[in-house]
Amino acid sequence: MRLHRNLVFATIDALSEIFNDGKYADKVIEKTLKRDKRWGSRDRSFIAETTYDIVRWKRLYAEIAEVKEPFSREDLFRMFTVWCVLRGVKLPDWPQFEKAPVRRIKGKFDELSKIRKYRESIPDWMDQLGEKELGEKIWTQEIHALNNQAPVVLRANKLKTTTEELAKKLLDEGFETSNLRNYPEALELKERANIFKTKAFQDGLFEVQDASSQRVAEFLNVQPGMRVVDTCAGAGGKTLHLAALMQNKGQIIALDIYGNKLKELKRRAKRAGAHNVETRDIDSTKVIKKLYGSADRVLIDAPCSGLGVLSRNPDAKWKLQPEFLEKIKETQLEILEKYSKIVKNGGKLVYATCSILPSENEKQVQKFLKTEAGQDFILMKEKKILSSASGYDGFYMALLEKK
Ligand SMILES: C[S@@+](CC[C@H](N)C(=O)[O-])C[C@H]1O[C@@H](n2cnc3c(N)ncnc32)[C@H](O)[C@@H]1O
Repeated sequence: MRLHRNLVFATIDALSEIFNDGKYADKVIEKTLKRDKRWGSRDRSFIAETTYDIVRWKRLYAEIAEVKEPFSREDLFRMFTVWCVLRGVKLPDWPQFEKAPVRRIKGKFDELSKIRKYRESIPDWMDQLGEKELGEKIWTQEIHALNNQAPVVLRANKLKTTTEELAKKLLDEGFETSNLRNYPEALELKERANIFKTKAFQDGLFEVQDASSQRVAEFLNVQPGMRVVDTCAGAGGKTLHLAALMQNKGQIIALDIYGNKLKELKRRAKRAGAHNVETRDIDSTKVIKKLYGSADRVLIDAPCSGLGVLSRNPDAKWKLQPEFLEKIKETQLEILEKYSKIVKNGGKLVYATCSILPSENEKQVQKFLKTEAGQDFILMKEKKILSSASGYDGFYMALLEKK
């Protein structure tokens, strides 16, 4: 690989904004990629992937490069040098790479690789928490798996196509995919690519959705004609899946506290041809109370730490704070107590998170079952998906039935 000056400089600028200004990696990368129209797809993927890589390995690289936050440009170049050396990328003869200590970098890498928090590049508190919650063996495997780059998985939109037909259409557009055993609607891209430009995407034939995430709507066991409430719908990844499973028959009410996310949901629903979705902004408690006792199925895809999706969002390692985690756990329980009342007698509820921590998952469900609202429910089944076992995101889901 030959390094191009303007691409490396753009990467360094992006890293500075993410690390020093606390901006979100996805937003910074999106903005950076708009900087030069002449960049082709390879240039863009160099910037995006290198930036994400250095974000993922921030602690390890900073330790090897012997630099501390806030990072100067020179510090960021030293971290970039570590990236080059460990990836086997030839260093160019630019002044920034003069006297790069190649042997010392390799030596320090070997030394630090013996200690998990450096090897896996995570903050101390996260390493301690992971071990406390999951045990030494599982946490070690899990955090290792969560440092792999996430594969790109698509969900074929059964309202408009079949998995086979979609694979064929994508191949015609130059994108090779493979089927995933036991995930009937999923296709995995053989090579990472910007799939959003395809005609198949613009025609609403698929959504990008991780394989584990595709398990959630399935778990709710919806039928065409039902009334379903998706209480934390966000931009609608799971809402659209529910609409497809219901064959557009019945009613889905998608709720969220953020109206802008619901606007995006509406756009996506239109593209997907999902006509049975109505959105409602939770701008007062009345919105929820009005729905009490009315739904056959309720999905609570709760806000969480996101620790199960670190492979697609490595920035969360540094943005997540222990105080936030404590707060979000309170919110999860509150949401469970309030939104479970939307389920009608004999109806079902799924509580799901993209976290691997028992304290956000099974322990929350157990706590809920002991509350007044929870007395009406029985736990039917639960599924814990570890990234180390599945190769996809870490997820949790519990199916509860209202007596
Ligand atoms: C895990 S995300 C949802 C992802 C979405 N279901 C999907 O599949 O694309 C959690 C969502 O909960 C929303 N949220 C946070 N607090 C909430 C609350 N008190 N009530 C309802 N939604 C809430 C967030 O805005 C966020 O969109």
